[in-house]
Amino acid sequence: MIAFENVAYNYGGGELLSEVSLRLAPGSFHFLTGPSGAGKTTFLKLAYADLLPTSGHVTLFDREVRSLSRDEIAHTRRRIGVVHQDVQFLDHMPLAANVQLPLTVAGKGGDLADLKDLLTWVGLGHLADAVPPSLSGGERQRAALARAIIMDPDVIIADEPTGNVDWEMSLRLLTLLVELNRMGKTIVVATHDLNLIRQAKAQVPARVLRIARRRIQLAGADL
Ligand SMILES: Nc1ncnc2c1ncn2[C@@H]1O[C@H](COP(=O)(O)OP(=O)(O)OP(=O)(O)O)[C@@H](O)[C@H]1O
Repeated sequence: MIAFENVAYNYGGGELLSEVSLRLAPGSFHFLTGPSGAGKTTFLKLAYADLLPTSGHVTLFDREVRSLSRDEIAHTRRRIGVVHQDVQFLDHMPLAANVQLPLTVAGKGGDLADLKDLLTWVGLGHLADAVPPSLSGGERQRAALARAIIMDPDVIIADEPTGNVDWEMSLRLLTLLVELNRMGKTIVVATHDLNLIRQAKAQVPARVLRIARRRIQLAGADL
């Protein structure tokens, strides 16, 4: 589904990631961990074609990213829902409209009942009319997840989704991600939180990718 073959990346300074080769199979659940600044966000951006590798090959849904036209990249991105580290909303628009935005941008109306169901599923059914500045950190993260999945993507990529929320809310977000994985979605979550990873591993066969010294490797079962 997502494959890296000997991928390297640098922003113009030294090489940040080197010799990254891995495959994320359909339906898999991966965590990505590593020290701050190690390149987790950069890896995720490569995985959703926001960045192109400096060398090597990234393949998304059996297509080499570099061979895709701009339209094809846009089409491919719709198959990947992203929860960004710094969640941004349009503050003047109600939550429901914000969550629906990817559909609106894609020129699709969307079913109001589906939107309501989605908001209820993430526990925000009662806040459909609220504006983003009035939401708590955990509510914003769940809204971001709802927006990431509204296009029914095959892959969900979340960058530190539990970074600013308490443990109870982290578990709630994890439960949603686990449920999505059980529905067949491929999940990739960058996190510093080893407790969250341990908790997930008790529920799904999640695997852990660890960035160290510019390389990304599958960690053993020692968490
Ligand atoms: N657009 C950019 N231009 C230049 N350098 C960048 C850019 N984006 C990130 N970097 C640098 O690349 C390195 C890796 O950044 P990245 O955000 O991928 O790390 P991270 O592991 O996600 O960090 P954190 O856990 O703190 O979010 C950092 O040193 C960062 O300053």
